[in-house]
Amino acid sequence: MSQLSIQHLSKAFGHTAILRDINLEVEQGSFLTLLGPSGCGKTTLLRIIAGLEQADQGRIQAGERAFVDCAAGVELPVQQRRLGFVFQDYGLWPHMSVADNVAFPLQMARVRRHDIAVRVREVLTAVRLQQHADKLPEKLSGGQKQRVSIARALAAKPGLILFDEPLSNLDANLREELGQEIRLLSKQLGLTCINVTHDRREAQILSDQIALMKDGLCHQLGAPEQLFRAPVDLWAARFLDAGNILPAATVMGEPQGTAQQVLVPRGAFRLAEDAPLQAAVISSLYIEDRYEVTASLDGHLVKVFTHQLLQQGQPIRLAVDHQQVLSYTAD
Ligand SMILES: Nc1ncnc2c1ncn2[C@@H]1O[C@H](COP(=O)(O)OP(=O)(O)OP(=O)(O)O)[C@@H](O)[C@H]1O
Repeated sequence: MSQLSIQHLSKAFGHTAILRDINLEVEQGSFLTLLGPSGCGKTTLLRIIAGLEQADQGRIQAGERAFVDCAAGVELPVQQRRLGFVFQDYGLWPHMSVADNVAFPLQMARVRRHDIAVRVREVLTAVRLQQHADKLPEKLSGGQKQRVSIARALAAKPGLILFDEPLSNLDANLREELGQEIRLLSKQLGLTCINVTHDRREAQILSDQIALMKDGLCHQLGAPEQLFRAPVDLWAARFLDAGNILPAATVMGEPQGTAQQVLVPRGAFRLAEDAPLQAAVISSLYIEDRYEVTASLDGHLVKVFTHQLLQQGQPIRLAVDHQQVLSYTAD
């Protein structure tokens, strides 16, 4: 059963439609990311789920409870929605210790002192910060601060955790590490989570499902591999940076039916001496365990992975795994 069901949700600011008939289901224990460019409406949708903004039309059902039912005039107050929040800037109270930051919302909810102490220990252990309980936030690294913020969100056992770009303030290494940790924790504790980001890498690391949003619409919904392997159109392919977008004639020889453009994933190109496509190396970067080569193919820049070191200007021949190639009508 869905933990959260968003049905026919719409919102306008003045005469501008910001969300247009959004329908989404989030399963219990799963992680959904709303991914899209600036202005597509993702933050507005998150704020409506949180109860910080009102929808014009539609329903949001969380388990047995209606958060929002515009037709019936239902708008559950924020504090009754049992939500946890994790923001990109951590939102910690600087003058309070780590333990007090986590305890504060429980004190506000009038939880018994003994139960608060037990719960604070539990959640700080879950995020591996128990030995930092007495420190002030300023003594912690960015990753540790974000883990305090996650512990605080978990403390009141929320039904749903809302994230707003939780990894965006961290450097690249830490982003991967904390992202994996959030994912593991969400699975271990069976958390239902919704995240908002414009960063496709963050969406890939964290999500079971990604809702790719464009102009207030859910443009494509699916697991990360579904979206990145099969973007619904060229706009999605470009936004997701899913591979090389090239004229069909460049890759296939002749245009294929009505398709004028093709998406060739970087891994679908292979260097081979007898291959049909001739290109020239422009640059070569060693990333992770292979070279990421930028080459010029028929006047188009393409990116290719290889384990060989290639020199700038070196001619290469490329074979294409046609099974991985997707065709699109040019936009
Ligand atoms: N309170 C408001 N009043 C009027 N317009 C608003 C309001 N809040 C947001 N908007 C507009 O709604 C549109 C969508 O905003 P929203 O913040 O939801 O987009 P977003 O996809 O989250 O973008 P970003 O990543 O830049 O935050 C934008 O054009 C924004 O200017």
